[in-house]
Amino acid sequence: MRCSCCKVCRHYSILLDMESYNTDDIIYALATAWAQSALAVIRVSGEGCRKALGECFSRPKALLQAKNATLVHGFITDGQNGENLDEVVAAVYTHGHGYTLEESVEFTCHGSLPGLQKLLALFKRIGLRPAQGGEFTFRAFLHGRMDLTQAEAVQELVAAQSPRSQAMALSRLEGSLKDRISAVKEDLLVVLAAVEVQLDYAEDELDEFVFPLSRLQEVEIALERLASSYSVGRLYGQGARVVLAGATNAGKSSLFNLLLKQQRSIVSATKGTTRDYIEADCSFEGIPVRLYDTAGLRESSDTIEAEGIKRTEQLIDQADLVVYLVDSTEVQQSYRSDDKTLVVFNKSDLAKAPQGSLSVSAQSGEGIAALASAIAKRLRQGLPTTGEDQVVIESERQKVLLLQASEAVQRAIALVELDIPLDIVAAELGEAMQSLGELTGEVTPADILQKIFSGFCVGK
Ligand SMILES: Nc1nc2c(c(=O)[nH]1)N(C=O)[C@@H](CNc1ccc(C(=O)N[C@@H](CCC(=O)O)C(=O)O)cc1)CN2
Ligand SMILES: Nc1nc2c(ncn2[C@@H]2O[C@H](COP(=O)(O)OP(=O)(O)OP(=O)(O)O)[C@@H](O)[C@H]2O)c(=O)[nH]1
Ligand SMILES: [Mg+2]
Repeated sequence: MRCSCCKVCRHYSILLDMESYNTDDIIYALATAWAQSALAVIRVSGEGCRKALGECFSRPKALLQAKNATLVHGFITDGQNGENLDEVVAAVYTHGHGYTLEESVEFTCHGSLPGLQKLLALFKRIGLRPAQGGEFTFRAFLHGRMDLTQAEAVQELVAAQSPRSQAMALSRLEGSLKDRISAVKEDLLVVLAAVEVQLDYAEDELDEFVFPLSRLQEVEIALERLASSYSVGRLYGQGARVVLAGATNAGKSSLFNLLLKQQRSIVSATKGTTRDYIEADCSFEGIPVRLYDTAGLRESSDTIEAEGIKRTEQLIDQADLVVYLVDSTEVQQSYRSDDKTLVVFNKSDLAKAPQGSLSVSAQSGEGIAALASAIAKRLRQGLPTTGEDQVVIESERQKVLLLQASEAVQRAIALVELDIPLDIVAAELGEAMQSLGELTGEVTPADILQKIFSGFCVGK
């Protein structure tokens, strides 16, 4: 199965089998891409790994005696015939340190594919186990280096498709989301504790109880705000599909090439030039976009062209935004207009566009900057505004759990307002805590952990 972490990753993720996920094993994996490069890193982690590696390292003693976070230069040797396989630098981490918090060694090797193949085969031969997808990060999580939101951020960081999404993932890796959830949990616990006291003691033993409703309302707002940040995280993380559509000869292919700054699509004065759609990646104001040039829309008796038009229509259905191009020199009676369509008049060098409309020239480039920002604006429309300091989530799993927690809190608030007995309120608050615990990984079922980590690259 192809690794789902990012488009360029050449690793294959192996579905993680929790039972074979023995944390006593010494695991190894290539941490860098499977491609020729100047250097490559092979990670090895697990207690006793230095002793095991001593078998195939030219300076076993230096490796074993190295202090934490130090480098040892040497050769990886085939123990059987003493042949040097590569000259490397070993970075040593002792127990309780490094990424996994286990004893571990990272070899910086030469990035030769045959060389790497030899080293990986050797590590297997000396009894180390190839790591499964996400297994290093899983160990980091198990040993408490990070919670589940941070572990997910590792993968989101590596897979980020835009600078903004990379920055947001890094912030989550640094614990911004974890801290936000902790604060919410703290508030919930305070309310729960007050409720429990009421439940544990008879009414006559206590002063009159005033339910801390406003605290609960704040919690609810915080949870909902975090959940709604998902739309922003998804836009900058996964990007949007923008389809250029319109009648034949409107200038779609010309605009496509102009936006990509590349002569990708064939442009000609012949109507019906583009048949197969063409896609390419670009970005508008930091939003990653997959842009599609499509077959022009018209009645056609040509079966090949008609098939192209059918595909255009399918793309329009799947699009986040349709840029509908109109030729300003042609009086067109009707054109698409709905809430995911941006109508743009082309060929402004030849004819005037209607007052107040978006007008460009795909030939001279006039109006292109304005068009780019109009596209970005439309893609951001309806999304919550997120300031620099706001935590933004990118995982649908997290969104679902945040909404579950927020709904449980809403129900609790409604129950309090109806004066329903407190034990029922407490049950709802407990449910909210449960959802948040699943979010941070404290009470996440093994099958869900498996699903999360197995989406990672081998080597992460
Ligand atoms: N060589 C290398 N670079 C890497 C990683 C790695 O595993 N290895 N990382 C993996 O994804 C990221 C960094 N994550 C890491 C987190 C903590 C520690 C570490 O050794 N921490 C020290 C404490 C450091 C301090 O006090 O500031 C320790 O635990 O002793 C290492 C890497 C990116 N770069
Ligand atoms: N003067 C002028 N000509 C343009 C402009 N944009 C495109 N054209 C011309 O219009 C013709 C059609 O352009 P294309 O980009 O191929 O149009 P299209 O919408 O992709 O057409 P189909 O693929 O047939 O649907 C070509 O001759 C272009 O050079 C413009 O802004 N100004
Ligand atoms: Mg075309």
